Parts: sequence; C-alpha cells; structure tokens
Amino acid sequence: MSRRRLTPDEIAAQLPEAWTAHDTWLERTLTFPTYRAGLECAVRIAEHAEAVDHHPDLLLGYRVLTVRYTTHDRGGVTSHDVAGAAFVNGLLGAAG
Ligand SMILES: C[C@H](O)[C@H](O)[C@H]1CNC2=NC(N)=NC(=O)C2=N1
Repeated sequence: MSRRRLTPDEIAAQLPEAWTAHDTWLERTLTFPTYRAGLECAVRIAEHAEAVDHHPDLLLGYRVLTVRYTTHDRGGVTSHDVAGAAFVNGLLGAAG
C-alpha cells in the first residue's frame, strides 16, 4: 500500500461504512454492553496494529471506544488508515 496522503475525494470514495473523515484522520466511535467488552475490542485492534505496524489512537471510555486512524509519518490519511478502518468494521460488522 502507498503511504502517500489521500485526497479528500479519494477518502470520501474509500471511507468504510460508519466512519467519519476529519482534517487529517478517520474516526469511529463504538459502543459496547460493558466496559470490559470495549477493552477487549481495543486489545484486538491493538494486536492487529502491531501485526501491520500501523497504530490507531484509541480512547476507551465507559462502554465506548473511539478509534482514530491517521498516518503520523505523513500528517494525514493514507491507504493504511482506510485499511485499518476496514479491519475494525470487519472485526465488529459495519453495524457496530
Ligand atoms: C517505524 C514504524 O514503522 C513507524 O513509526 C510506524 C508505526 N506505526 C504507525 N502508525 C500510524 N498510525 N502512523 C504512522 O505513521 C506509523 N508509523
């Protein structure tokens, strides 16, 4: 995958379901029945991040997990971020 920054039109065209695009990042907020379920999901995302060497910012709250993908080395959104967002959707299903 290329690590060049995507244009806004490319991001819009590739944005996975239930994600929102911001200036330099993609974001989705997930809800869970318990705090622990959110933590366990965060761990699974983190394990994937380590495997692909592309790490989201994770904010874990009470029964909520906010996931933000951006490519820090490029100061914006690349295909790695789109792939990470798609992975999270696959992990949970787009319905979240
Ligand atoms: C050396 C290592 O490959 C880089 O620092 C990786 C690590 N994980 C990363 N994660 C994210 N989100 N952005 C990066 O630019 C990035 N760079």
